Amino acid sequence: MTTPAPDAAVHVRDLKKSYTVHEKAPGFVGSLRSFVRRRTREVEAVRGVSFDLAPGEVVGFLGPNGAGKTTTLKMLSGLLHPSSGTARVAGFEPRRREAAFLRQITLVMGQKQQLMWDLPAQDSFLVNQAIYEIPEREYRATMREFTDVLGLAGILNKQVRKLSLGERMKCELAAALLHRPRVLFLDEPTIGLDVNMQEAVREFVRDYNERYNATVILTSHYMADVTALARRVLVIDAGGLVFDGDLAGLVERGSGGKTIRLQLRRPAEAAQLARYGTVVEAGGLSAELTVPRAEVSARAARLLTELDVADLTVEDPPIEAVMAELFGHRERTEERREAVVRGG
Ligand SMILES: Nc1ncnc2c1ncn2[C@@H]1O[C@H](COP(=O)(O)OP(=O)(O)OP(=O)(O)O)[C@@H](O)[C@H]1O
Repeated sequence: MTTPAPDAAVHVRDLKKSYTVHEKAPGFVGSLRSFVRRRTREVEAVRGVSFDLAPGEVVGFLGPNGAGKTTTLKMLSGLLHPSSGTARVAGFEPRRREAAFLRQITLVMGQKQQLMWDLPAQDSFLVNQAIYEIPEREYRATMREFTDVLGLAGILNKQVRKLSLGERMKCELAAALLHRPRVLFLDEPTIGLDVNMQEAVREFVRDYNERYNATVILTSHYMADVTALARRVLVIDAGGLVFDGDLAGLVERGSGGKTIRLQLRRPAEAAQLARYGTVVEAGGLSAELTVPRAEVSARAARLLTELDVADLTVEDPPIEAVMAELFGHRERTEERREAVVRGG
């Protein structure tokens, strides 16, 4: 059961992590009480997650806030020790943090920075070159490649504190990938970036994945990142994996129907369109309806024969809508997680 698939880049079985949290009532009296009698409770952040990733696979890791994504990625990169379960990454046990393992992986956290703030990014790159013992030729070749793909020319010699958020993120990525890791853990790499910069980061990750056949686990609240890069998604909720499959399968999971968009030659009233589905938009020559998934073909056929239709398209709901539906209960996540831990 815990034997990794022979070619797995990442092998995870029944991985768990609990945090012990100190509880304190608010205010001065609460502080005094906790000083005398310290109360703790367990929060089960990850509770029995299992999956395998093949070399070169790019996977989106999705879930609401507090679901356990960062905790999982920290365990896989060896920053946190699991409470129980098995993890193997590139053939290594992450918790040992062996030098050979660290050369194979990288963890990029969009909300944290590793570059030295008061120095140019170039200086941090040189530090990483020394840490990872990157030969000069390889270092120069990688720098040329990253400068080209990320458009780093002109920003490498500026103090990091003077870079824009997007420029800094590009440098963070370059620093984190300079040693050409084979497994990438990317935690919100595009957070706060504008649309163009998000696209640049996606392009870079795609290019790196293709060039080095790197395995990538990506968390992002921007669904565009996930749809652009990953075919497979893992969805975690309250510390447990609730979906592992392709994006299309996740969309199918939603009970929401499909969207039919119409271009009409003659305007139709909302009341008339309501016979075919739930009207989202009507009036004039364009209209949008939501129809139950199983009914799409029949309703589309009726629309085409009964109305004067110039064009008709059928679309899946946006992935954001599916996620919102899946996690409509997300405010109860914490309650449930604690109920699980307390055996309630
Ligand atoms: N150091 C810690 N001590 C105690 N509890 C923690 C700690 N780190 C995380 N947690 C708790 O563990 C749970 C999972 O947190 P985690 O950061 O892994 O979630 P996440 O899915 O990455 O969330 P987000 O999308 O908000 O970043 C949350 O309930 C969080 O409050």
